[in-house]
Amino acid sequence: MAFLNNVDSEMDLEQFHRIPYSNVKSVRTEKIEQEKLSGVVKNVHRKLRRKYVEVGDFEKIWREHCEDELTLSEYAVAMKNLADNCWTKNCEGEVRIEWCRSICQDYFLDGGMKRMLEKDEKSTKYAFCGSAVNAQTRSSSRSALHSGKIRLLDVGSCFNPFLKFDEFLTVGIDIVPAVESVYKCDFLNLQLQQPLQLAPDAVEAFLQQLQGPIEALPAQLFEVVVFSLLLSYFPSPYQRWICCKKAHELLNLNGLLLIITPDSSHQNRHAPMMRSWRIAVESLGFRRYKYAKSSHMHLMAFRKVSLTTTSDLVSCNYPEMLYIPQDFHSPEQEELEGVVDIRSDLEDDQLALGFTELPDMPYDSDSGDSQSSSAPLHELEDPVLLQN
Ligand SMILES: C[S@@+](CC[C@H](N)C(=O)[O-])C[C@H]1O[C@@H](n2cnc3c(N)ncnc32)[C@H](O)[C@@H]1O
Repeated sequence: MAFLNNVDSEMDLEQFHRIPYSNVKSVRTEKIEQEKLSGVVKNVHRKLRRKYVEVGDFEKIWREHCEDELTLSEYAVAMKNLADNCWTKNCEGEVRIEWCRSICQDYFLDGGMKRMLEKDEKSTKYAFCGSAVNAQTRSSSRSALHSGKIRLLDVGSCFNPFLKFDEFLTVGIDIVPAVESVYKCDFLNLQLQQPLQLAPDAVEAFLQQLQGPIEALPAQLFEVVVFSLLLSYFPSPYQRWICCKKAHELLNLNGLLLIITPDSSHQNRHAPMMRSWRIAVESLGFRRYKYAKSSHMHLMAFRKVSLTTTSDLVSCNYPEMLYIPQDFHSPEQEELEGVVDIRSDLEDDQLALGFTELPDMPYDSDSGDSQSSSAPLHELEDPVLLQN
């Protein structure tokens, strides 16, 4: 969790002098506490990655991980404490939640979806895509007005950060819920059922009477699926891929998948990695809608634009494209992580370049999504918009 790595970095001197002397001690105590909590979280991620390297069989290590209740509950307590006591004070925790909220408000309530569908309609009109696509886009564009609550599934919800917003009907799931309102559920092993053929208010009623643990859910049930700091939890790119594929099935057409992944480095350091993620996610039937980079995270929104996925998924090696820098760390490097930054920018970029030999796709000149990426940047801490 790169954004947690930063807690031990030196505080800006000017910032430090602005703190009243009597508060200096409590700032230090808070930092120590934050370091301790982030240590618990990082250790769980490292342990999983180490086991994956040693054993190789991610299903086996995942089963064992989910049975290790002590480790899991320590993790949940640490995450909840960070959220309640550390992030609320420095706003770091709220950035990602507020970003998701504003993207959804813009898309579902302030005409964003309608604008995108009209744009799709215009571009398909001039392309040789066949009348079926045109008809689908036209009818979606006409019915793009939203009524009722936005149905949101928060995967790896931990402490249910979206529950407080009235515009959402939130379903939070986690392998170890940190609060009662989150349902116990292992998303990797969630079974998918036939879609419900019900009116929206009956779907809402269905969601309101859910009970945990959740082992199965109907397909096309949600309008938003959130993966906030979820994908980097997994030691294998294939597990990240399974999650994205499940999200695609759980979303209805034109729904949004919001992915937030930690990265404290400067905006371009992992640009090849983010391009690689984009290609992998889009191959599932999504199209990127927004992208932003804050000091500690990449924030991405994808629209589900197709009910089907690209046919030749395996030979294009899409799952491997969902890599993170830690996938390439040796066990010794993992031990050192947090003590020193063991991999240089250059080394990271060289590794990432191995993944840039990707299928030829016109990503820099797509349907104009980058232009529409006027994300609510004022809500981001030190945000940088990448126009790629
Ligand atoms: C780093 S925490 C992020 C918590 C919260 N989403 C946030 O943004 O602060 C990752 C969470 O994902 C949960 N998680 C990991 N694998 C999961 C799975 N297969 N199904 C459901 N939750 C999972 C973990 O238990 C943990 O609470």
